[in-house]
This record gives sequence, C-alpha cells and structure tokens, in this order.
Amino acid sequence: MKIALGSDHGGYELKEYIKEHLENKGIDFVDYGTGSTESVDYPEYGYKVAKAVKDGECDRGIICCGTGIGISISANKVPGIRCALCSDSYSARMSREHNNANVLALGGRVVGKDLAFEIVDTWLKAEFQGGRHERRVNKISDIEKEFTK
Ligand SMILES: O=C[C@H](O)[C@H](O)[C@H](O)COP(=O)(O)O
Repeated sequence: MKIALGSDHGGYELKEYIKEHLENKGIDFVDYGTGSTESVDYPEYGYKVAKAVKDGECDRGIICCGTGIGISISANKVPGIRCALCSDSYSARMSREHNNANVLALGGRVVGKDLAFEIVDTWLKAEFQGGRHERRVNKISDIEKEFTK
C-alpha cells in the first residue's frame, strides 16, 4: 500500500512524525508537502493528496492541518474522495468499515503524536465492510454525480 501524505504548516510537524512512523513500519509513502513550518494555504495540499488518490498514484492519503478541518474540507471537494477527520481510533475504524474513507485527516494542533499513531495504525488496518454500507457510500457518489454533470 502506498500512502499520499500532505499538510500545511499547522500540520507539518505531525506529518513529519507520521512519515517516520510509516518508515518504521515499512509502509511506502509519497510526501506532497509542505516542507517546513512556513505559512502556506491548506487547500493546495488537500488537493494534491486527494488528486494522487483519485488518480491512483497512491492507494490512500493522510493529511494534516492545524485542526484537520480546512484540509479535509478541501480534499472532500475532489470527486471520489471520502476524507474523514478523526481524533479517536473508534471513528478512524468506523470511517473505513462503514464509510470506506480513502483519506484520513488529523489536526496537528489537536491530537498528540502517540494518539495520532494509534489512529493511523487503526485506520490503515481496518477494511470496508460493504453490504448496507456500500449502498450508502454509493448514495454519496450519486450526490457527487448530480453536481459534476
Ligand atoms: O482548518 C485550517 C487549519 O487548521 C489551518 O492549519 C489553520 O487555519 C492555519 O492557521 P494559521 O494561519 O493561523 O497558522
């Protein structure tokens, strides 16, 4: 599995920790920036990661900004992207099992490093359950289709 990583300055430090964490676990990733704590605009990085997942360059994405809110909203504008902003492991697992989330967003100013690692590990391990959840996820796609005609 290859992970697309991205953040703004508010999520930069957490992204770097997550990079190291993925490296230690032998998980492949591509870092789409940003590359420092210098102030940047989160939509650019949410877009880059979402596009990498959408285009199949990466299997899933993990993105961080200060709260995780702005970058998740941005990623969710890309059709086919289901980005879940999570601050706990239960939501992270559910976002995979029920919502088939293909991007995880975290707030660098919200969750600490250890909790973030727990959330990331849970999210990477969990699988979509399909069944009734597939019908609901398909209805999300239907909403997208209505506005991308
Ligand atoms: O949702 C937006 C993110 O939390 C940003 O990281 C945040 O707005 C950046 O704020 P500032 O420019 O004050 O560092």
